[in-house]
Amino acid sequence: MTDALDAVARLFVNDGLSEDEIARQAALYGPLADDVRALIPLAVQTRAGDDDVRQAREHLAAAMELLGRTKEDHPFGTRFNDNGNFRVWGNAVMGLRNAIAPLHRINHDPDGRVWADFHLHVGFEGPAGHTHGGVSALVLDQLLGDAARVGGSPGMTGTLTLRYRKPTPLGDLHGEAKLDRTEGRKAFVTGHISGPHGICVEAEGIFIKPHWPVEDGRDRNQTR
Ligand SMILES: CCCCCCCCCCCCCCCC(=O)SCCNC(=O)CCNC(=O)[C@H](O)C(C)(C)COP(=O)(O)OP(=O)(O)OC[C@H]1O[C@@H](n2cnc3c(N)ncnc32)[C@H](O)[C@@H]1OP(=O)(O)O
Repeated sequence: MTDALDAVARLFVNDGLSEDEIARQAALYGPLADDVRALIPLAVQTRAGDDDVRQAREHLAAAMELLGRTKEDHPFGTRFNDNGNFRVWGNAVMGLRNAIAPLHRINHDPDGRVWADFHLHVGFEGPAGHTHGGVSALVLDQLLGDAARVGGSPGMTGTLTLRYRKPTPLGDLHGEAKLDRTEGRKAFVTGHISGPHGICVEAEGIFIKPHWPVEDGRDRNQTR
């Protein structure tokens, strides 16, 4: 576990940014990720012809050249400041700077339930017109992990068990999770994703607090 410990410690950084600077960066880079996100379904669905696609690719190449002029050479990791403002802007499910992240916000109820309403575009397709099963797992992993965290037992996913009850449509969906119980370092969490016709995927997870100590003090109603 030493390599993992080293990597986590290296990417768990108090960068000392002021709230104003965090807000400035969020306003700058969040919309960039939104634009890239909007490109994904367009790449799937456009019916543009040869010339338009060639021109669009030239514009994209120019944008990539601009953005690539200065960049970091490591993942975003977890960054925070002295106020305990934690940022996971590279996170695959809810990272503010991550164009594939489908969740904008996870809400926390006083009873420990965590939930999110979200939209899956055509770039998340698995079976025709429906959500890829791995994408459902992605979202549920985050929701169940967050329920363990807000329940006071943050941990890494040890086991995630899914039951796909019926096909999950693309489009507007709801997900939620709740910590059921803990046993030592293990948190047992359940949750589901539902669509317009009810529950599509049920999940049970065991989240295990690693031996290595990583404090996670994110705000209870954290946005991306
Ligand atoms: C403070 C920490 C913060 C951490 C962060 C916070 C994140 C804030 C939330 C954000 C939400 C993120 C949600 C996405 C979360 C991912 O995506 S995490 C990425 C996917 N998961 C991984 O990569 C985990 C890889 N595996 C590991 O690192 C290690 O195997 C684990 C899971 C930490 C366990 O290692 P360990 O602590 O050495 O476990 P060990 O001492 O052998 O066993 C402890 C107990 O757990 C049981 N156990 C061990 N492995 C498993 C398993 N896979 N399944 C079931 N039970 C198991 C053992 O049987 C034992 O039970 P008891 O004998 O005590 O009853």
